[in-house]
Amino acid sequence: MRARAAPPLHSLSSIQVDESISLPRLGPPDICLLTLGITDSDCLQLPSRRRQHLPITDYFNWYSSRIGLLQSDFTSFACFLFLFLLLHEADIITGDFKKNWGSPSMAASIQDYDPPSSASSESDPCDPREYEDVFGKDFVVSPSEDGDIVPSKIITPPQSPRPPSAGSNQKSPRARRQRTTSISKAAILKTSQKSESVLRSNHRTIYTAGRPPWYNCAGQQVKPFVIGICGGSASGKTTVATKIIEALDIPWVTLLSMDSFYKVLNEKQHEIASNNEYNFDHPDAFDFDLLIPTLRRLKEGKKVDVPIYNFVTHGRESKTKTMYGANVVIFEGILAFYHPEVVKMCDMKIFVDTDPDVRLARRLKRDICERGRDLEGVLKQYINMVKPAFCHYIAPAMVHADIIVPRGGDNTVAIELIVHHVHTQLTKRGFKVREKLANSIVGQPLPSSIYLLPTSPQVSGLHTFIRNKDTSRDEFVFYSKRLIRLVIEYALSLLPFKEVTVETPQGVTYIGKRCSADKICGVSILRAGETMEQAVCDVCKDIRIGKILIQTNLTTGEPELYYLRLPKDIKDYLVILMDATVATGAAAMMAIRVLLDHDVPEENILIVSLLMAESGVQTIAYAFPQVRIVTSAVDPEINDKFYVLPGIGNFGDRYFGTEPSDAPNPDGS
Ligand SMILES: Nc1ncnc2c1ncn2[C@@H]1O[C@H](COP(=O)(O)OP(=O)(O)O)[C@@H](O)[C@H]1O
Ligand SMILES: Nc1ccn([C@@H]2O[C@H](COP(=O)(O)O)[C@@H](O)[C@H]2O)c(=O)n1
Repeated sequence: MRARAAPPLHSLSSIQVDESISLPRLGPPDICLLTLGITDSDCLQLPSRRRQHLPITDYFNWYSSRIGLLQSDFTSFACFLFLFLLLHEADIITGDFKKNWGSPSMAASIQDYDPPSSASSESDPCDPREYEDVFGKDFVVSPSEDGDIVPSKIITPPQSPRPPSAGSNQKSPRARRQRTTSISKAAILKTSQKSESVLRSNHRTIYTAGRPPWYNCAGQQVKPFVIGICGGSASGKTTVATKIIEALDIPWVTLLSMDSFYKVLNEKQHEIASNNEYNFDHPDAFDFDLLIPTLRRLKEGKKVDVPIYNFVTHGRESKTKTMYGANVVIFEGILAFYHPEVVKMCDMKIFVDTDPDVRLARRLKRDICERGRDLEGVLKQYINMVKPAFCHYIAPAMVHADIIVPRGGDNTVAIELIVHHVHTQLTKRGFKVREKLANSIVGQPLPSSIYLLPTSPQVSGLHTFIRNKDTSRDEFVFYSKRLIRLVIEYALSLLPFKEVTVETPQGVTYIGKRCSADKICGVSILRAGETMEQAVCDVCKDIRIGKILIQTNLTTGEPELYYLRLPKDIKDYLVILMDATVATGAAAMMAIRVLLDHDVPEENILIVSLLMAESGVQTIAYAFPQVRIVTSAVDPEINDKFYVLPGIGNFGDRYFGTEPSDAPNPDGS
């Protein structure tokens, strides 16, 4: 798949490329850019560190071995995202997938890929970098070969055909099941168009829907709405859950399956299971000690690592699936209403009531086709264990249900009623953060958690350069870098230091200091925060860098979370969170909330900015009093576009040269 055509670039004539960034020409393409839109006046930019201008067409030719460019109009954000992802070697697909998928050549070329071993949300213990990536959690997905939902907005290599089942003796370890997933309506809609939902990547995925605020102006979490779905095996629990998600039409929903919590079997139990004699329908088969805290953490909006269960091997995969908080969490399983703790956590309880003959018929088909079982074994297990457990544990749990859904997924009336209720509940919980923050109280004394870079003629001089609207871009970049360096150095001076004694080359003892924080991580809020990464890397040896991409939704005005790349064990780090400017504090608050949801202690977070508005400072200090705030100046106001006043304008635009131009476009517009 080669770049099909150069985009109609109009005003876009060049792109700046950093020669020092190695973007190798690879063999077969592994990135497809399906739909990105750019307006005529937009300028395509690399996020940072670029020096050389290339004609834009050369740029795309340069990448033609890696990129399938299928549609030619771009939005600046999409381009930024795209280029950002290129730099981070992502395998992408984003945008309007449907429009382009019809292309026969595209479809043909995709068949060349190897099947993936995992989806992006699964952890890989062998990953030496020990990072986790999340692009818009509504599309954290699992591979489709297990009957799961695969959002077609994601490129992943197509599946190789499943080897034919050879009965219960020949088991394919790939036939695992990952119902546990986070997904959106769009994703599910595409699932129904099976032929369209086969774009996959080797190990990364990218999403187009961002997560809106999940906390209030005080930074406090809103608990997700938890729906519990119980019912007999093959009653249609997953189907109902899927239909609810589809009809809900909200960005972030997490689906957690009880299957993920089957206990790990010992050798003897494995043998029993392979003779279809192990009772997987008894409550003891489930690891409630893991299930309950996992659901509780999800309810608290926290990150969790969920086991991936393999029905063929009767065991857990070595990888886990990382899941995050969501507006709605759906928990489904045969014994979803067995444990009182779980029942208590469910805001709505649904029982799927399907005729036993229908369930048996479905189960026979599914277990033989998907779980490597044979007819005799399925019937044996059903009669001896599945049916008695249904009568003993599952059917009686119906008393907990708020709603009983006869016939499962076919019952559209019931699903509509459920969805209506959930919408009502979510409306009650919805948050409008940014506008409220912008109008938050100012004129108060600055909080004790703020650390202002001591002023000096040098600092004032740097401010004068970067605040001056007539400063050229070159100068702006140069002087901002100098100021960034000073602010970062100042932030480092706030870290804990301990006394150490060394010996000088002259053999004399010197009593000095050493930073006692052994794990320090810089996290930039993209894109402007990325401009501070170099400074932190220069002054803090071997520091690890994470990234959080937050963009403003132009319709709602709210910040939305698109992407995370954080060290897996970020909770053990002292985190220097970087953004060039802070106005209302909405993006900073979202980034801090992300870190807290990853269990980073509040007192281990420093937010560092060149310039902050007073309202942003107050917002952060009020919501997170233990977070240290480091900046070189606090300006008194913000305007109705949420720019700091007097301020420095749009830092990212000035730094990256993406300011809207007054000059007319070549087409005269
Ligand atoms: N309404 C339906 N009509 C036909 N097949 C269905 C229906 N609902 C579910 N199925 C099939 O039955 C099997 C079990 O459904 P699923 O939703 O996974 O049930 P559960 O989660 O309760 O085990 C699947 O193979 C699914 O495709
Ligand atoms: N190794 C296993 C584990 C579980 N089962 C059966 O799965 C059923 C639960 O899944 P549903 O999707 O049907 O809700 C349960 O009835 C177990 O018997 C299995 O066969 N093998």
